[in-house]
Amino acid sequence: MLNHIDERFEIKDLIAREVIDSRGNPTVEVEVITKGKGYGRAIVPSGASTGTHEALELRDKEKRFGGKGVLLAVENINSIIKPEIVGYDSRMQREIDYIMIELDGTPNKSKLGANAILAVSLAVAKAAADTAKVPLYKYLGGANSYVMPVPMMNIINGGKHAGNDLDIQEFMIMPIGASTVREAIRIGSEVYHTLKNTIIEKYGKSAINVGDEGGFAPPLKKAEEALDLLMESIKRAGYEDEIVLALDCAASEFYRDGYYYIEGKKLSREELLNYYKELVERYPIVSIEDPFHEEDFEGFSMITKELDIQIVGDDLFVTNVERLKEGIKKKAANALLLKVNQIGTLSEAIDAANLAFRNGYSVIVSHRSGETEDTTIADLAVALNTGQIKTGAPARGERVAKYNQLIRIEEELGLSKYAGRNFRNPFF
Ligand SMILES: C=C(OP(=O)(O)O)C(=O)O
Ligand SMILES: [Mg+2]
Repeated sequence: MLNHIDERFEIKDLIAREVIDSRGNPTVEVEVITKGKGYGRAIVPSGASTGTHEALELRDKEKRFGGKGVLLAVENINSIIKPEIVGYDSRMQREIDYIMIELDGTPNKSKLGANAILAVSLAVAKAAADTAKVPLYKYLGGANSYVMPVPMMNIINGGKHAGNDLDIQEFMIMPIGASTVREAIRIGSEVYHTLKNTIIEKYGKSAINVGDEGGFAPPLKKAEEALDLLMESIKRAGYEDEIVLALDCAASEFYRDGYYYIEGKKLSREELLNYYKELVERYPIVSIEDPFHEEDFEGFSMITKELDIQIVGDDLFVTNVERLKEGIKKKAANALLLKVNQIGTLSEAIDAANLAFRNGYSVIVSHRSGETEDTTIADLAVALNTGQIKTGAPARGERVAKYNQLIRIEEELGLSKYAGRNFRNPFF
């Protein structure tokens, strides 16, 4: 059937409002309603350790918006985006995304706000899926979306997400030995609980407070202490053969004027590389995200060549095809962290994923440290058959919402495939 003969998909109304995220900060929510009573709602997340090259979100913390950033984004949706979008066929995702890109007219979406544009982009996709009466992952990915991603569960928080002295931001477990995502989530939760008890035994009750992504934030100083805690808890829970580890260093946060300030030391790029090498030798670390700062393509190339593990570009690539192209040319990293709000539209985010896949890079769909109950990223990970998702600890409602959505999708799919040990290439 041709698009124009089915009016049910026509966008009838669009409602924008300010709501709050998991840090209690304001963010944008959009609802889209189609003529055929299809309904889509999306809420935009927000980062703390944001990359310089990310699309710009209108946030209240920005003084120049006079404490009105999110309300300005809402206003932009109502007065500028809505009049252009209402009446459009909600299945015209790319066209709608590009109308908004043109209406904005800046390279980083700073006029309308990436948060304004993304909220509409995601809500449109959801409304179209609902009108078609197919789940979002199937609407976006089609009948052959069937790979359930390995969760990267951030169960010890540091860096900008926690009130401790750990320089490395995320210490994650990946339950690759499970046979389903449901089992992986259960295993991860068991280790999380065991870790809680281990922390109480070693550091007392006051050490079990959690960071922004739900992981514990004990008063540690060195990565080795955090990794030892993880290893002990994994062993105590009985999952030594099922779990491997991943790090997000978010190194831009501890880089200044040519040096990395980590654990009380001032390290050159080469010295930091040696520091990582030693960690990888001592612990079952299979993935390191942002090991160097966001402009250091050369550092990323070096580590990708020298360590036979997954090297992930987050602040480096910011889900931007131009930055990713540069990385591909320079053989910098071998994986893309995909965050929809770094680029600001669903179409552009999917372009980045496809560019990565076509060049042998793996893709990890990711949450932000400021999240909400919105579960779009769970559907997106399955839609794209990425094989990996990063969405925090198996605790705190905004993280759990994504894990629970994965459990539902796996059940609904019937025959699915948990990426497991093939997380970097689930088709291998
Ligand atoms: C999820 C992350 O944190 P934030 O959302 O603060 O950028 C990250 O750095 O990967
Ligand atoms: Mg990161």
